[in-house]
Amino acid sequence: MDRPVEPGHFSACEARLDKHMAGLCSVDFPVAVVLPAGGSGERTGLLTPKQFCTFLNRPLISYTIQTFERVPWIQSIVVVVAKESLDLMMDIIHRFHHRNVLVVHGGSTRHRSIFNGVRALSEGEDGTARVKPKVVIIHDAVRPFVEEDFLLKITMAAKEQGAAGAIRPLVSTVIATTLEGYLDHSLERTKYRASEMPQGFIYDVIYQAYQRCSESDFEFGTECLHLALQYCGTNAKLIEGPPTLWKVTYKRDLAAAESIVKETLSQSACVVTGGSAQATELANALQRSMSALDMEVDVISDLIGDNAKSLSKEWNFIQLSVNSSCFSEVGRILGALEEADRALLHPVVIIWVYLNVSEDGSSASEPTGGEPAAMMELATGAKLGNILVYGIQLHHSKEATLWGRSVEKVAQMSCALIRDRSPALTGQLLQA
Ligand SMILES: Nc1ccn([C@@H]2O[C@H](COP(=O)(O)OP(=O)(O)OP(=O)(O)O)[C@@H](O)[C@H]2O)c(=O)n1
Ligand SMILES: O=C(CO)[C@H](O)[C@H](O)COP(=O)(O)O
Repeated sequence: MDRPVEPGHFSACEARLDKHMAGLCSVDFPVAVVLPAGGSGERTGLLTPKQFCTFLNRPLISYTIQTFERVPWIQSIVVVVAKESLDLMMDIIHRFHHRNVLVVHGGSTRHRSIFNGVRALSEGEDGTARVKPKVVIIHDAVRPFVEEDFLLKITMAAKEQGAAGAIRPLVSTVIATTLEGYLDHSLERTKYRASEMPQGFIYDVIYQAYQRCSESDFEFGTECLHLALQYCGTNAKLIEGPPTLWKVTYKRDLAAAESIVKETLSQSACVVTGGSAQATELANALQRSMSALDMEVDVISDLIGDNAKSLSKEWNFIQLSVNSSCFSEVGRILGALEEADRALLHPVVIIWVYLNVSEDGSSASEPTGGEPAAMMELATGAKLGNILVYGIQLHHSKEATLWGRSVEKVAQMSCALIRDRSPALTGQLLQA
C-alpha cells in the first residue's frame, strides 16, 4: 500500500484553525484539501510533469500549495505525487518553506491518486486512525489560481449538500462523432457546463464513493462528483467559478499561468526619492505617467519608520538618485529585502533611476566610468536571491518638451521592466 510521508504536523494547523474560529471565520468545522499531483503531464509534450515545471523560479505545484496555505480555515493540505517524484516534492516543500503538508504516494490514474489522498486524511501510514475532516476539498495541483471566497462557497455548499463543484460555461459546442469520424449529433451548448475544480465533499461521502466504485471507474473515470452521485446518491451543488480556475494542460498554459502571476505582481510600484526636490519632482511626474500606463505608484522619501511597511508589501521599487552614482540606497533596499526573505516566493524588482543634472542644464554628460560594471556586479549577486536589479539613466533638461519625453520614456521602460521581469536584462544601465 502507498504510504504517506509527513514533513509537517497537523497540530500546528489545528491551532491555527482554532485561533481563526475564535471569531473571524464562518467555517467552524475542519476542512482539508487533497491536491492530486501524481500525473505525468503527457499533453504538455515536456519531459517534466507540468506540476513540477518552473516559472518565475518556482514550480507550479508550489503556487498551488501557497494558494491553500493562505486560507486560514483550511486545516491540512495533502499532496499526492508519484513515487519517483517524492524526493523532488520534499525538496520543493523545504525550499519554499511550505508548512503542514502531508505528501502521499499517487496511483496509476487520477482517481486512484485522489483516493490515496482522501484515505490518508483518516488513516495514518501504519493504519492508525486519524481525525478526519468534515469537508474535503479536491483540487487539481495544476490549477494554481483559486480565491479564498470561492473556496468558501464550495466548502459551505459541500457541507450543506454533501458535494459541490465549480463549473464554467462551455467555450466550444460538444459534438458526438460516429465511428467513421462524421458528425452524429451536437449538444445544445447552453444546457451543458464544463466541470472544473475545486470540488468539495463531506468526507464520508467521497470516501464511501471511492470504496464502492468499480475498477472501471478508477481506471477511466474523470469526475468525482459523478462518483458521489452514483455511489452515495449525493447530488452536487454546482457553482459557476472564474475563468482563472482553468487547468494547466498544454505547454502554452504554463506561459499563461506565468503571465497571470506577472500581472498580479505588476499592479503597483513604490518610488523612493531620497528626499531631494529634483528627485521628488521626477517621482511625481513618473507617478502621473505610470498611472496612465495602469500602474499605481506610491511616492515616498525613504524606507524608514512607517515607510518600511512597503518592504513587506511591494514587489517593485524604483530608487531615484540625483547626480550620485552611488548604489548605497539600492544596496539598502536589497539588504532589507534579503533579510526578510522577501523574494522567496516571487521575484522582486528594483529599478535604479539615475538622474544626471549638469550645472548648466545641458544634457551632455555621459554615464561615468565605473557605474555599468558596478551595476552588473550588484545585480548579479541580487539575482541569486531572486531580486532583479535594473538601471535607467536620464539627463535633466530645462526644455519642457524634451524633459517630458525623457520622463515618459523612463515611465514606459520601468513598466516594461516590471511587467517582463526578465532575468536577462538585470544589471543593464539603460538610457532614457
Ligand atoms: N495518476 C494520476 C494522474 C493525474 N493526477 C493529477 O490529476 C490532475 C489533473 O490531471 P491531468 O491534467 O490529466 O494531468 P496529467 O494526467 O498529468 O496530464 P496528461 O493527461 O496530459 O498526462 C493533475 O494535477 C495530475 O497530476 C494524479 O494525481 N495522478
Ligand atoms: O475537471 C475535472 C473534473 O471535473 C478534472 O480536472 C478533469 O476531469 C481531469 O481530467 P483529465 O485528467 O482527463 O484532464
